Amino acid sequence: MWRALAQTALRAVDRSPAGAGLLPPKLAPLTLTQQLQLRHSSKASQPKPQQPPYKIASMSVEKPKVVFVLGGPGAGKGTQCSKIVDRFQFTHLSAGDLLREERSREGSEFGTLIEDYIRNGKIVPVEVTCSLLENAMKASGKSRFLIDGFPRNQDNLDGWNRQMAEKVDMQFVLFFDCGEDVCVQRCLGRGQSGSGRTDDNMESLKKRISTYNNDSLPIIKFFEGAGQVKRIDASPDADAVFGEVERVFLASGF
Ligand SMILES: Nc1ncnc2c1ncn2[C@@H]1O[C@H](COP(=O)(O)OP(=O)(O)OP(=O)(O)O)[C@@H](O)[C@H]1O
Ligand SMILES: Nc1ccn([C@@H]2O[C@H](COP(=O)(O)O)[C@@H](O)[C@H]2O)c(=O)n1
Repeated sequence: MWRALAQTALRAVDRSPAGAGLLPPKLAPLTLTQQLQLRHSSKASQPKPQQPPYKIASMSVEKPKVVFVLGGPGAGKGTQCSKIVDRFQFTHLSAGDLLREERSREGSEFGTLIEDYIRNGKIVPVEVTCSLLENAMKASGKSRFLIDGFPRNQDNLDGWNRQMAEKVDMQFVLFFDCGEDVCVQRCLGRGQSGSGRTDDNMESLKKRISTYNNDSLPIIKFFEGAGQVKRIDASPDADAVFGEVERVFLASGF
């Protein structure tokens, strides 16, 4: 299964235009295939991950700025990200949107796998998601990113640290804190208004919430312990929530 995933991964996700990259493509430390092979080969024979053969710190260009946006399903991450884009000129990259796009892309060999993960509220292996994110960052040519819905579990965080952490300047984690009942009502409301999402239903939501509690909250707590979390009460109406968001971004120099 993983071998098949590895063999198709390059074709599916290495589609960013040359030249727009965060790094020169020839210097990319490991291909996606190599990353997958490394992770899924036996521990004993697994070589140490290679370090990039260059020093980012010595480059004169500024690293792209990244804000991670986390919170429960339906907490309002996407809604607030649109407002932040308008007000602070960030580029919004939703991991969920990128996965849905890849799922629907004609010829994608990840379609069935991604659909299964999404419907069951599970987190897609990071090699796929992180490469979609990196490619979208490269393709945008921009330098301020809201990365929405990522990192969602330890695998996401580890993969990001391997592939991306050195290439960007992570600013903070914007955490939309919202009670479970409110989140459920928002997602069900979104489904009833025709979102077309295969996971805006009670059966998927139970699984998504369980994944959030078991896998995502520990990541938020980890960042909190590192003093990197800006917590926002996401239960008021969207404009009131944005008032708080705006305050955080202004205070952070944006
Ligand atoms: N503050 C708010 N008050 C009431 N409804 C809201 C608020 N914020 C968002 N909504 C509505 O709740 C639903 C979910 O919002 P949104 O898509 O922004 O959440 P999300 O956190 O990105 O969700 P997911 O993680 O499932 O993608 C949408 O229908 C949106 O219009
Ligand atoms: N890092 C991620 C983010 C999302 N997913 C999958 O997509 C589903 C929908 O995500 P939203 O952020 O749009 O709610 C989510 O439940 C996961 O199945 C993922 O695997 N990894």
